Amino acid sequence: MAPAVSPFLDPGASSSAHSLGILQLKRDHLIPTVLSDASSTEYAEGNVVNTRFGSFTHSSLIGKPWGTQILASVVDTGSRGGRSKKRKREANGEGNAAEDASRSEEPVRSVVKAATTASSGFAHLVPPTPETWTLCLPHRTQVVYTPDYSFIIQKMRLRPGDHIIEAGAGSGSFTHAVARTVFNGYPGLEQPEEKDEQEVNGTTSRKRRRRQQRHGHVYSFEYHKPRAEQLREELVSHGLDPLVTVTNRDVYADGFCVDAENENAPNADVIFLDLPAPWLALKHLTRSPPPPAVVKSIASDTAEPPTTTSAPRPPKPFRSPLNPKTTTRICTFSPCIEQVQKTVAAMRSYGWLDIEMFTMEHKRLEVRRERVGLAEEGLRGANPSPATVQEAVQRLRDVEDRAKVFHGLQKEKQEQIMRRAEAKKRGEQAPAGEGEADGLKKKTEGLPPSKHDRLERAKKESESRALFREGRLVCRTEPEIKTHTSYLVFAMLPVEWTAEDEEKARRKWG
Ligand SMILES: C[S@@+](CC[C@H](N)C(=O)[O-])C[C@H]1O[C@@H](n2cnc3c(N)ncnc32)[C@H](O)[C@@H]1O
Repeated sequence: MAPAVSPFLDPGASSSAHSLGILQLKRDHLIPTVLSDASSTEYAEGNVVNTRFGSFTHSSLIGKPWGTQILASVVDTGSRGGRSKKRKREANGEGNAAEDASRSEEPVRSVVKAATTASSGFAHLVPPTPETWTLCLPHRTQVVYTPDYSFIIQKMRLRPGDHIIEAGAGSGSFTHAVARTVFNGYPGLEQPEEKDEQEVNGTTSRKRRRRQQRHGHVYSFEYHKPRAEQLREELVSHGLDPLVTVTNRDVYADGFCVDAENENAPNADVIFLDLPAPWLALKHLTRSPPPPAVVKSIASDTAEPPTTTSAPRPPKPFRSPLNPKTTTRICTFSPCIEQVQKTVAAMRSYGWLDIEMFTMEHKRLEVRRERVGLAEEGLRGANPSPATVQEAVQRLRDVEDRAKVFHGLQKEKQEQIMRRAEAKKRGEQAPAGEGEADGLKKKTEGLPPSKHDRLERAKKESESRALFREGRLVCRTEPEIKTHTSYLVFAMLPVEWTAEDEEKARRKWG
């Protein structure tokens, strides 16, 4: 059942049972999990997320403010191994009656055992957002990453209340991001906010007026049936299904109206095409039926066969999926420049204007404090090499001074051993030497501290230092980032200038 408000839109202050939470192990390593306080047949401690940084029981994750550092728990994962082997045998048809009987006798745990905190291992519990979801979603295809979709959404001026067409939906990374952007209330539950809007279509009145805004909606199209079904399931479990209509459709052949009769048009303000041949879909994104000769010439330019295997269908009556009252903004996402050339040529033929292309060369800037110097020895996140020539020379002198004393002591010790051996040979009593510990203490007095002493001192001193604001502020670019680099083509299709508009203008301007 869908939650009242999707955690992607309003995660609240803390995590709750039956809702999605994301366990962040490292910056780019996140694990999504639907939290459940129910008992589990696998572990006495209830449901558990096992990671390379330890096991985390769901009970330790529920009811925690987002961002909390969660310590790993001690969980007996031994019994799980036995069970999974048993399941494997069962799956292979190797189970037997005795095993089945013993399984049925296994106690059903009704009480969840309290887990104890492990001695090491932690993770952070973060709320589900399109950004965190993009980093941990089950990959069914290449996905659009955050640096790309943040630019696309901004450039297409996507706003709450807009209707957007997206094809193909793939793994749903872009879908989640745009569902959040267009959200202005759930259809049927609440009215969208009214907004002030200038009447631009009317030629006489230029007054501002209050207009009832419609609910924002995402129309997602995906050719691959299992992908479309999986996305539908994900959207239901994330509470986003009222905002997104997923249609399993070959958009090259069948276009973008959402029901079979071509009746229900999305009335889209914005289009995003992440398809292998976006130019083949453009014929369906016009305001009036395109001339057949133009459609034919664009299709005949396609050297590679489109992804579709659908048999040709009889033509349906034309119905535009675009909002007739607003300028339509489009973005196509293509990995290579040849696809861009074909897309731009087709856009020109169908009347798209303001066509421009961008290439994404995103790099994340890493800003941090760099602490360098011998005083940092043994401390985390610092460079303990000498910061100046003086520090380096002083350290060399200290090492030499200590080495001299050490070698002197070694020599003395050897001489003492030889003296004792000679005295023994002569049958005399061995000469009484200075106590070894006393000798060492006397000789190392006034010497520079040993490594052990230095580390101890640095650790103690660090307690009274404000390390977070010490050191030089440095800014570096990351050498690599996980983004699907692409060419983005943007364009606009103005509203149609009708005979009625012409007449109005003629009347007004003569
Ligand atoms: C690169 S993936 C899209 C990834 C998606 N934008 C995301 O962020 O997760 C391209 C998708 O387009 C779909 N596709 C290809 N040809 C199509 C067509 N003719 N109609 C609809 N979808 C199509 C593919 O099945 C594939 O899932």
